Amino acid sequence: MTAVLATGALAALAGSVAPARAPEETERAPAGFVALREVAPGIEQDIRYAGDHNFVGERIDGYEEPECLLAEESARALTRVERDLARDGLGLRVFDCYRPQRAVDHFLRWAEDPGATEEREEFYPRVPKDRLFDEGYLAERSGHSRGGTVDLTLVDDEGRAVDMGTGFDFFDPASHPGSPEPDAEQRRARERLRSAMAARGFTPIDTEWWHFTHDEEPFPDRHFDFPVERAALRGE
Ligand SMILES: C[C@@H](N)C(=O)N[C@H](C)C(=O)O
Ligand SMILES: [Zn+2]
Repeated sequence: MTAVLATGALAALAGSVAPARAPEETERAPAGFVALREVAPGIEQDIRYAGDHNFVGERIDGYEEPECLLAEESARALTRVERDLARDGLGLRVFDCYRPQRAVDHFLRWAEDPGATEEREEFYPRVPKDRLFDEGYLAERSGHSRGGTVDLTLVDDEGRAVDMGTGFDFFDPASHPGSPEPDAEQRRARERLRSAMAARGFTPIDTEWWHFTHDEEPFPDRHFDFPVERAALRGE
């Protein structure tokens, strides 16, 4: 567990900045958070941690509803990405948006349990689960808890996921955006997603092709813990 807990520096490299303040233990979102569905109803949502199709294999703490909640500025920036891609007949599907600290804590508890490996084959066949934090696939203080980070992929004009070479949350070197393992078409698809996101101010990380943080996120020094549910969006 020491290995899991002593990950501040690597987590920072992975895109999660050490918090200036402790996570805020409120049940309500601050003013300025929105449901993406209200801002961009055309963006598909498959919120994996609200169900059991994820690397833990069960619903994650804090995901009371399968909703993408984001800081409003970040949600609006995502609508610009959506608009740009639509010109090429492409769309977006989000897998995770705002993530409460209690969900991150659930990931930490799972990582500490060597017996819980039911989802290994689908999600982390080559990387031991006690290395997932150290290697930058998970973070103790995640950018997702600030409301300006999103996990997503491209869909085609019939709503089919574009082949990126690996699936969402496949924790493996093959999911590094620059990995040579995917074929040329898959690498082009990753680059299409990366360039579309970068054009509207979203920065990727080195370990996961699906993970991007909004450069202009409005809460860069805060980490929240309110649950993922529409009722939380009633302001501070
Ligand atoms: C767990 C995965 N979807 C992810 O978002 N990983 C990064 C490193 C994070 O937890 O912030
Ligand atoms: Zn992510």
